[in-house]
Amino acid sequence: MNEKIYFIFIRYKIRYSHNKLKKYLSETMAILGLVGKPNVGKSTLFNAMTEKAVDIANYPFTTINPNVGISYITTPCPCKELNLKCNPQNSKCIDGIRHIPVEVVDVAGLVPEAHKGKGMGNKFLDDLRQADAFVLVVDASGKTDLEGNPTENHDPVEDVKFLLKELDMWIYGILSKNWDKLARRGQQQKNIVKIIAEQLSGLNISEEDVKSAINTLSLDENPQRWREEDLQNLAGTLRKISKPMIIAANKADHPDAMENIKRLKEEFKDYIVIPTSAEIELALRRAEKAGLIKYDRVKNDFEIVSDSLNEAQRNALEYIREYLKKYGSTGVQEVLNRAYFDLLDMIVVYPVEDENKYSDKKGNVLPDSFLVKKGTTARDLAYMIHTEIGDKFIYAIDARKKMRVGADYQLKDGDIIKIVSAK
Ligand SMILES: Nc1nc2c(ncn2[C@@H]2O[C@H](COP(=O)(O)OP(=O)(O)OP(=O)(O)O)[C@@H](O)[C@H]2O)c(=O)[nH]1
Repeated sequence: MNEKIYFIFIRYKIRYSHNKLKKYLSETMAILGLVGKPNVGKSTLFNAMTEKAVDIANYPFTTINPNVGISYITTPCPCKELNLKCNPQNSKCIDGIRHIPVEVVDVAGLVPEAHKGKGMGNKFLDDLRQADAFVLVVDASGKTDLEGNPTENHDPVEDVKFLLKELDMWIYGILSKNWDKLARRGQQQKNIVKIIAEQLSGLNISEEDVKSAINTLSLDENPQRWREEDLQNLAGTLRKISKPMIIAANKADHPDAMENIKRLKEEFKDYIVIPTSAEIELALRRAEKAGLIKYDRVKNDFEIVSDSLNEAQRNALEYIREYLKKYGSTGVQEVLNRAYFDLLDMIVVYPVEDENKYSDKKGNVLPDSFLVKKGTTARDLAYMIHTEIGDKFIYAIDARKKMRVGADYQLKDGDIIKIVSAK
């Protein structure tokens, strides 16, 4: 192939697979947002998750523009249990572990009073509005104050409290804008739920969320009688319902972190708190990329595979090994997995066209893995594959059991499904 044609071909292939991935991402994707005050390690965590280079430096607001990146959640691939050699198209399988792409957004640091426009305030809030779940990144070493400047003995519990308050104030700000008018209209139309959902539509907050929040708070039937305090409570409840959160207690490798992590877990019992060392995860991934180690993500250990390590590198790797022994893992993959599987209640299913070979038409075994909400039905899956397949759905086949299932069958994690539709 001459050089020019070869490059066009490569560009086409990249664009083709990029478009395919984009279609899948836009259809099924829930977006994870990394939030936190400056200097807690969001960019490092983002890099560790996405292996993409963005500025990493020790001063506030390194991250000027939000970064959107692709990361991967992991789950055992059915190829192992079925003793098959899979050929994934929309994901990767490494040593029997399926890596499924997800979208992660890293945003500029959040400082107190951001909702009033301080720091990168409004831009931050705007950037984050599309996130379906949040990772609250805090500095568990206690070495950064609320503004992100170096300090000693700062309590990260305060950071979580301020982050939650900022998010609540952000929703409250939008909710209370023109409230008198909204309340009057809601009362006239006898449908305040719809009016509020419309007001908050840019935040990905649905009518169902609003209804559930109003019920939880048992608010007066007439919204014109709601007080400011009611609106504040409503904002907080809506945040809890619509924006699930996980806490990443980062810089867990620091000697002072252990105590702070314990306190975070005690204080925020309703939240998942995961100790993370973004820096160690990043170091491991980079060492692996450079061919120095093989990183075993199942055992959370690594093997040195290069003879050319100098003493400093060996010492650094020994330090990392000690850390992994103490904490079990760097926590980074756990944050991703738990955010999608536990917080967002998602499962992984594998659509196939041949239920006997577990393949698509071209013979690719277990070609696609779809990350979907628990409760997704066989017909919903058909629509995710193609509108026409959904419209002409007849039945589905559970490929493992070779058993027919109906349109309303609720998919289970790990299901391999063939959709049968009218020609
Ligand atoms: N010890 C330790 N240091 C870390 C870790 N993660 C990040 N850091 C360091 O913390 C500092 C700030 O990291 P960044 O990733 O730039 O922080 P950020 O939260 O993105 O900061 P802004 O862009 O200002 O919002 C850098 O010096 C990092 O090397 C970690 O897990 N452990």
